[in-house]
Amino acid sequence: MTSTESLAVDRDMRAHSGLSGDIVLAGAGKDYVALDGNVVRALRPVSLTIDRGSFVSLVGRSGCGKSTFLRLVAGLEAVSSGSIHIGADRVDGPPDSARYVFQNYNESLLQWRTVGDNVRFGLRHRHGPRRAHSRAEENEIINGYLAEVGLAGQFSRYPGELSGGMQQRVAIARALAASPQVLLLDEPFSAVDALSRSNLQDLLLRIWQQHDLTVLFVTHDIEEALFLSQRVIVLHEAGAGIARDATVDIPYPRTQVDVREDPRYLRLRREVLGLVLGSE
Ligand SMILES: Nc1ncnc2c1ncn2[C@@H]1O[C@H](COP(=O)(O)OP(=O)(O)OP(=O)(O)O)[C@@H](O)[C@H]1O
Repeated sequence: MTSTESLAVDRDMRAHSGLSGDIVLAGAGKDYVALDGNVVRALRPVSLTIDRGSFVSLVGRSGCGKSTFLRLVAGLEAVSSGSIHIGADRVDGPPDSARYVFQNYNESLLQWRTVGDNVRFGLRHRHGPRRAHSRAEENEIINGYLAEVGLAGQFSRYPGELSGGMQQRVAIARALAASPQVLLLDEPFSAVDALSRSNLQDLLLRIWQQHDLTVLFVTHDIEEALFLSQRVIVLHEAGAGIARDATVDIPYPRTQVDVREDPRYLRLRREVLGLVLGSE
């Protein structure tokens, strides 16, 4: 076998063994036992692959299981059936390769720590107990992440002194500092005003591409999902699984104005909106 053939075989084996970094859900489902003892089906078992480096959104009515889906991938909840792998690793707790950005930045940021120290938290997570950098080096790296999310010069402020959009930028910088392969975001921009929201969407697209991330994004907002994603997964109501798995075939870079006038966007918007409203 020539070295080119060996490389091709190796690539093929990696692709099929999940080593490529894809997220693979195999019959992954979740039932909760409610306080009254009744079983709540939060997510019917689903099987799908999310390609390494792709941007995928989950949409659907309230209670359809979007957050549950994300929390299962994040290892924050255990599956009731099936399995989830990120690359070769089975998810059975929060994996080092994934970071989670919550809707409630108030709760997820350490309010008593400065912006810089919040990001330091992510950086130290990356290196574990062994400190890889001096404090001065850490500060330099942290300032780099802050500049990247548009927060240059904000190192010494406290989260409570910042707007909601700025706090969510801190949460994103902290996630990036942990050098993840996968970024999981649950309604991250729903609590910020419309203009900050579009700026954050543009920022997220830049970060996704520059850091070669796989992004899994939960939102109520179909337009936001279509603007950002390569693929939009629509969930049926009441945890009944996947209603539609749509490819958003619009090239990047995308701009807010152009995408919203694109016939492919308008067609999908109509279809997805119909599906979500129709499940009433
Ligand atoms: N810890 C829990 N115990 C019992 N039931 C739960 C628990 N967490 C979620 N559920 C139920 O599972 C179902 C799916 O919830 P989930 O939060 O995943 O939906 P969602 O689509 O993210 O909703 P929303 O858009 O309102 O956030 C709901 O019926 C919810 O009440």
